[in-house]
Amino acid sequence: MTEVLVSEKLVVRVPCAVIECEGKVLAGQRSAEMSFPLQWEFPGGKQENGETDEETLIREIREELDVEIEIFDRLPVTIKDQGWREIILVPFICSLKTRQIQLTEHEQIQWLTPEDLPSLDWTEADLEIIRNYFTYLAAKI
Ligand SMILES: Nc1nc2c([nH]c(=O)n2[C@H]2C[C@H](O)[C@@H](COP(=O)(O)OP(=O)(O)OP(=O)(O)O)O2)c(=O)[nH]1
Repeated sequence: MTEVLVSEKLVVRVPCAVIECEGKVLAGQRSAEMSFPLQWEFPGGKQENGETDEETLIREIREELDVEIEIFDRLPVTIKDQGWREIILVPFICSLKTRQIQLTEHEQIQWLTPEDLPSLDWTEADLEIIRNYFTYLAAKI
């Protein structure tokens, strides 16, 4: 795990996936036992030593959803300052290379149209990711 102490603060890098499929986007609900319990997130996880962002994401998505993804774009980095720790979220736009999702960590997943994304209770940092995703979609039109 790449955790660096900067001025007494832990910095954690977390690549995460905005997975698109047939006009919808995958949202994952964190389990009740995790930090940010039952809040919604883009699947992903903490980077390990020596990994690129992309390698982390592909590994985490295999571990959490048991599927293969293709990464084709990225969104701006979003920083969540928790006081004692800084989480650097690195969001990528992805598609699915395999379809059979099997959950190993999340409570549940939902496929939502982009306009329905804000209806869920996202972690705070993810609200910024969603805003940046809307900007990304608007630029594509
Ligand atoms: N994967 C992912 N993590 C997110 C998002 N938004 C957000 O605040 N996080 C936070 C939750 C976790 O604290 C951290 C990701 O670490 P993780 O996926 O290994 O989760 P964890 O429960 O094991 O981590 P921890 O908080 O217990 O240290 O980033 C998101 O959209 N995706």
